[in-house]
Amino acid sequence: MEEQEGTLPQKADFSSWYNDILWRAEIMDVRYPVKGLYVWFPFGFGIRKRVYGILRELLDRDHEETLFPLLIPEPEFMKEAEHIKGFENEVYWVTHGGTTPLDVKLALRPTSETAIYPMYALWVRSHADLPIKVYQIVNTFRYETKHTRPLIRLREITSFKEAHTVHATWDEAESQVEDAIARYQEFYDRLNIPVLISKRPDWDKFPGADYTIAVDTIMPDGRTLQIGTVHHLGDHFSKTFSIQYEDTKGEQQYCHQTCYGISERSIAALISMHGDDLGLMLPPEVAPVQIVIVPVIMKKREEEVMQAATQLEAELQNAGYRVKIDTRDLRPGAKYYYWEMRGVPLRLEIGPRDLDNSVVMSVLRTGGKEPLPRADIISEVNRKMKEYTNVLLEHAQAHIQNHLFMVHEESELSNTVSKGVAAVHWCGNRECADRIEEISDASILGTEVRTDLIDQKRGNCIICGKPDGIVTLVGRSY
Ligand SMILES: Nc1ncnc2c1ncn2[C@@H]1O[C@H](COS(=O)(=O)NC(=O)[C@@H](N)CS)[C@@H](O)[C@H]1O
Ligand SMILES: [Zn+2]
Repeated sequence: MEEQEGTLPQKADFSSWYNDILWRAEIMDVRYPVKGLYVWFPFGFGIRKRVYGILRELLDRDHEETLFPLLIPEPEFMKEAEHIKGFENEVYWVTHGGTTPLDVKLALRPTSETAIYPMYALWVRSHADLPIKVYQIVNTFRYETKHTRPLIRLREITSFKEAHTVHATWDEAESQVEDAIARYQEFYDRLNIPVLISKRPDWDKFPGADYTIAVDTIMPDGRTLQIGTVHHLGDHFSKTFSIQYEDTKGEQQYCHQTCYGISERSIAALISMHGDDLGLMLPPEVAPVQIVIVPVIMKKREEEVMQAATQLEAELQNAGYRVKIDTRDLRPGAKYYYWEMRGVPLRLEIGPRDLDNSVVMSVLRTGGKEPLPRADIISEVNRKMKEYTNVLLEHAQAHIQNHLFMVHEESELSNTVSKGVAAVHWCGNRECADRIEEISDASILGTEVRTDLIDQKRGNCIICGKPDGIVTLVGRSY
């Protein structure tokens, strides 16, 4: 792909930058001939593999991973539709097997409550069967009518991690919600993506949930992206799907449930938060290639240089790094451009004069070139990787701080949400909420915001002036 024409647009023109970097850094091929469906390039898939490896590591502490079927029979799906009115407008239907019409239409899962919960009704008999903490990472299908966009709004969500838990009481389900939020915070900390966690307003919660806690981040253009949600489902689904257990007194009790999901939006956030005008910047932990070695080939001494390069590669691989030697017949500058675009944190050049005592190291976008004593290479690389990761995190934290504004005057609202997220005081009345959304042409994102970036002290409602208004986030979202 290095012969691609033109250069990456400025990140300030975020929409063009985002579309361009997806193919220029070989993340996703958007040419698949179905709207809202995209193809993972192998390099992009390497990022996904590591990002979801972290997610599995965190969930596997106390969840079990499994797989439920993709196809959901209409009667089960319609139980949700009539009780909970969730996804009937977004669901795809399979109506034929070959040329034979199916006697029962099958839904492609938009999310898997109606596939999983009839099975949970069979799995749960007694108190002893609880809690269940199960997740799956699957593709799901949603007939999105809003603007589709790779990694952000797909019709086939290729990397849909959905956890579905079952508990004896509402309170136990609530503590599971808190557990899930902490796990999501830890996940995004590992990706160096700062998040704003808040409680969605009642009119925007997940269909069938008691409440929804959302994990948002702020994209480079100031709009928010919902990169995770945790839902307390109460006993709504257990009543619809008869998931009951016999309690210690021999009585049948309805279970209380939670579900929480993350999709490839996590990767959209990773790319968008850390990338810059020169290309991707990836936290080393999820970079498919962490170090590229560029041998500076001089005629006559090619042998020695290649030998030194392979020796260096082996040493770094033994230290646990993912290393590549770039032996392509390209000018060094073209090689640098190629790997910089792909967010490889660290480059080592090794040439004939460096053979015995030093290697020239370049750290992506932060330092110039510096010669490293060959003997210290591992400790120096370890140090540089940590420094580099901190630079990413500091930039990301500054970005959030610079795009989150306390707003006290109605007149400042629309200007603020055109560049970031406004934090206002809201009395909690729906009319004031409607007014806030009307004036700002943005949405109420949430209340009970878990952040120390803004003062949580109550104040007068920005619309009606009533005292004791709660801090509420307002913003435009993807
Ligand atoms: N069309 C889509 N494309 C990409 N990601 C999506 C799409 N729709 C939702 N998501 C992501 O998937 C997450 C979970 O979706 S959800 O509808 O909020 N929640 C559920 O489906 C629940 N069953 C929890 S798994 C969302 O927070 C959002 O980050
Ligand atoms: Zn008010």
